[in-house]
Amino acid sequence: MSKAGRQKPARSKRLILRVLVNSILGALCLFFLLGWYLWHQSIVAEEQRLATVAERLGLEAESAILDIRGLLERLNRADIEPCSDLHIQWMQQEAIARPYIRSIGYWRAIKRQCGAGFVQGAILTPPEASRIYDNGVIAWWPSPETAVGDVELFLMRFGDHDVAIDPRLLLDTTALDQQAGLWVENLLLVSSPTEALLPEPSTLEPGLTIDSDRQLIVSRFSLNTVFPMDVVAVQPSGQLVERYLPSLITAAVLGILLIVLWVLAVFRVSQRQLSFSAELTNAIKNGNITVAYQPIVDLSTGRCHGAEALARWQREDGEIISPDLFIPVAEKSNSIHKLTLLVIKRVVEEMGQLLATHDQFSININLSAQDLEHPLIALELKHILDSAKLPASAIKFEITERALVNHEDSRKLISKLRRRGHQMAIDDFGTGYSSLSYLETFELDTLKLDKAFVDAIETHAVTSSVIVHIIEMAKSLELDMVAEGIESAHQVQWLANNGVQRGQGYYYSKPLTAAEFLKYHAKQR
Ligand SMILES: Nc1nc2c(ncn2[C@@H]2O[C@H](COP(=O)(O)O[C@H]3[C@@H](O)[C@H](n4cnc5c(=O)[nH]c(N)nc54)O[C@@H]3COP(=O)(O)O)[C@@H](O)[C@H]2O)c(=O)[nH]1
Repeated sequence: MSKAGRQKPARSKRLILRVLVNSILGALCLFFLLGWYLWHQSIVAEEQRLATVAERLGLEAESAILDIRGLLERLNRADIEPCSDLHIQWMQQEAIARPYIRSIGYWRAIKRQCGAGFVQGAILTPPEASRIYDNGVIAWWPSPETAVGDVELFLMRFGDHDVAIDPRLLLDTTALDQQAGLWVENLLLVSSPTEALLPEPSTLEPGLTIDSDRQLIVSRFSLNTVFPMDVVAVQPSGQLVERYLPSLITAAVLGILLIVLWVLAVFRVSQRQLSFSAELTNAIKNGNITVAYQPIVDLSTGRCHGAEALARWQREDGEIISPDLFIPVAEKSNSIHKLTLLVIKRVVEEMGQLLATHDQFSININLSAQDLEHPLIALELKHILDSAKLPASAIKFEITERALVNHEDSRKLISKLRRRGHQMAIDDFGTGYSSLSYLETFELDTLKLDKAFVDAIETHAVTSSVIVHIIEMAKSLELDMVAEGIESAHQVQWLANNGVQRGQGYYYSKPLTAAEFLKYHAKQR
């Protein structure tokens, strides 16, 4: 094995290794980024959850207080004999209907006269009120003096009636895994659980606070309708880890699995691509590329004046690969120049006699952008034609708009080939970015109208009007025109009527093998 032959597998291995390392690094970055994003989203979700808890508890407590004040207003307005059976019965019903009301009482001046509920009669007469509000509400904070049994009640009087509230039932913390507390005027009314050590609302901003010292997330929700109330809900940060760790671990396992699959897929694809490219290079080296010929016909007479040579690659397993697939691979692997020379050699071998005996007949060969930059292509081409004793006019070259981007090299080679007698055609015109005025700066002979424009003839597509302009401009630049991809008599008619001289397409013939093409040409006589 040659030294170059030994180096190739090592180079392929290095390439695969590089692709693998890059894809692993890429996947890991993605993995950590995704992990960070999921973690961040979990924290946001948890904070949101806590804020919602504080808000819900606050609104529920407030709605109970508003309900109580409404009830007191109704009782005050009622035209009913105070402490009568009817009055007591009504208070009794209203008290039982609300779980947080222990008792409803009737006052005259500073003395509770009668009452109903779980605490009846005048038993509940606390001393001095804790607070008297401008809205007429008088409040007694829970204290041993408001206690009934072992429950210190919160009393609220409005007008002639009062209500004794069990503060524990103002905060519905069932099914909550957070700690929470309800404050009235910065006085803790109730907390859940009872022994919870909650931060004072006055030490907190409304909304969320992260207490990193104590590893807590704290949410404060404040209201001030009947009197100032605050709900504080607290959650240890550790709970967050507990709650999300299982799903984060599942995500991590899935992520690692996906990374492994991704790396395997990259490995397989790069291996296949490398072997595809190596196989193509081998096929070119061993001459396993054939050429198909698509007739180029005079549109007014229907006579064949030439053909476009189109490369074909049949793999060892018999699969035929489209040039659309292997030309870009040949360009990438720097073997396009060898492919082009192989096509030129095949054309000379297969069509040499026809070309030598028909001076009006020529074959078009495609040049890629890299060919135009290759220093030896012109020399090697001359050598092949000279050996076959063929004139340069026998071979025309087709170059795409994209190949003209590196204009200095292209211009030089185009000029050199034309001086020798080769004609130059611009292929796929209209699919790239160049304007006809840009083309004017190159020495060209023929413009090939792309199939897309031919397809659009007399349709309402925008391209159908573009073809008219392209034809007009080609005429003004005195370029011959060859239309590509003609598939109907109607297109032939339209193109001929608009001054296009030649064309190719399935209407006339699909690309043919050399033998088929020679037969096709012979029939023309
Ligand atoms: N640099 C090189 N490029 C080459 C070479 N050989 C081919 N090519 C380029 O590959 C592209 C695809 O070519 P191909 O699959 O051979 O297709 C050609 C025709 O078969 C097809 N065609 C022609 N007439 C019709 C038609 O009526 N209908 C239809 N659906 N398809 C049709 O068009 C292709 C020819 O296109 P063009 O070259 O633009 O005239 C193609 O871009 C080739 O240029 C090579 O050796 N070197």
